[in-house]
Amino acid sequence: MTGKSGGALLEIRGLSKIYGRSTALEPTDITVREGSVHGFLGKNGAGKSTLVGMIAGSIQPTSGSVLFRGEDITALNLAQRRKLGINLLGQHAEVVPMLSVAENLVMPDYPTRHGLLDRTEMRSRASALLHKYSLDFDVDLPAGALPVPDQRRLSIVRTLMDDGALTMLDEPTTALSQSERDALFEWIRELNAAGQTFVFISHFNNEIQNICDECSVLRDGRLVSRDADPRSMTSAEISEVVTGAAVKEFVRDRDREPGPVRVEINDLTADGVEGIDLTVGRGEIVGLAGLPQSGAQELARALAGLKAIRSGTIRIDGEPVDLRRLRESRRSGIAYLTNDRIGEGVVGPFSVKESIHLGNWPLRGGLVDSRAVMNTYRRYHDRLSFRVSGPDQPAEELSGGNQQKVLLGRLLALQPKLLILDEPTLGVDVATKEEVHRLIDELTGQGLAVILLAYDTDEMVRMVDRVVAFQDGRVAHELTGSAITVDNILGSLSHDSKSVR
Ligand SMILES: Nc1ncnc2c1ncn2[C@@H]1O[C@H](COP(=O)(O)OP(=O)(O)OP(=O)(O)O)[C@@H](O)[C@H]1O
Repeated sequence: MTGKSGGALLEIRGLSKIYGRSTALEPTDITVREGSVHGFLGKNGAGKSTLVGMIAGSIQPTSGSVLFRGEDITALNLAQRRKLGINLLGQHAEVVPMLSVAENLVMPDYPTRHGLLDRTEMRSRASALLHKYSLDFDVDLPAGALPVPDQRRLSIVRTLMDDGALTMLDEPTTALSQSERDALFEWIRELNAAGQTFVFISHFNNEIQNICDECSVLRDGRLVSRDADPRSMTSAEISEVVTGAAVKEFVRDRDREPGPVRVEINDLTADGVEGIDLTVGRGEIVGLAGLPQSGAQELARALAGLKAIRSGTIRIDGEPVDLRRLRESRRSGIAYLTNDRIGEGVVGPFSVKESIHLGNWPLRGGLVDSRAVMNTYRRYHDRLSFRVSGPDQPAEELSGGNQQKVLLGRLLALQPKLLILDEPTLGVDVATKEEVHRLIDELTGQGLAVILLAYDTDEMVRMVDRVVAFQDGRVAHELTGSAITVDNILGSLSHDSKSVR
């Protein structure tokens, strides 16, 4: 059992959600105790986001009730529940794009002087808040102008500063560097010590063990474990309760001869990188490591055609790549998995099977070959264990982790020569993460060259053959063989750094 013993703050009784013919959550009872940090665990599509949405009031339950401090609040809407101090940080950035960073942080309590907005006070309050979280944004910038991961960071600050009675965080650490995770946990602990209760969702067992006193586990919409103490469990035991089976960690065999050069980048200069020389062999996985703006992500995005290239050359299998056509990934042989699946990933109203083939329709006699479409769908459905109601379900209805799997399937269906993966397992559950790693490893056996960016240094260590560390837009170090360790990667970035990206 747990170390804290507060009474019930939140009780959910028989709460369920059915969408059409699919059940997102079966009738469920959970109690969250006052002063606890309560984890909701489960594989992709298990029903975690649905559950917190129903507690926050953004999703209407099919049946059941929500009690807060003993009062039935099921009939209250989102705004009314917010007034009671129930806050939810969802999986997407939630900022008002047209308002400045400072306005996003202080609204609706704008400071005034003689009845007018006191901009100086507003800026200084916003700066103090950002400083607390070690963030260095221009407070006058419209929030929508920030890169998406930064908008997400801003949303976290915004949610935590609200000082609610119950704060629910749905995968808050995706896209955060290690030092930012540490800062976030520190802040949660401080607020928790001051009496705030938290619900915390994450696919990282170490985070659950680090921050949660107790946890409830959902599997395919059903509660399978309640009030478990994650600190008295090993990571493998947590994975087993979450997935219903033992999860075998995949570690790539690095004792292999590097294949002949597949990708050759010479003297490449683009926005944020200068004079880059880099090769990737057939079947090789090269990890790019670096702090934000170090050049690691900038290079990945330049190769994907998302940043202007000023000079240099790229050759694939000896053939020069047309740098003006980099975005047309099929032609260049380069495929890029974005770390912003909502903004750039085009997970729209298309069905799951259509989403996998977007921009890459298999044709037969000039028409879309529907049998080939179904075959590809089946292949990735089985391999990446999509939790979907069927091939025709709109991709936007899928849970976050399942959307990520569909995007990955789309890239693999392109059969690229170079695959650039920016956080390939973002929001993906423990079991599928291993499966994604196995799949990528298998494809490298067929000659695929891979560039990997990962905030999770463990993922980097387990998957790459070589690490290229960036500083100030240039390649600073390389690590190979047994030198590829978490400590060496972190140490190779900068003297005081604890983060990979
Ligand atoms: N609007 C919707 N229409 C139909 N089905 C939906 C809708 N929203 C969610 N679902 C389904 O409900 C189930 C639970 O989804 P939910 O987002 O709660 O999962 P999750 O546990 O948060 O997953 P993840 O870890 O991937 O974020 C999924 O099968 C999902 O496809």
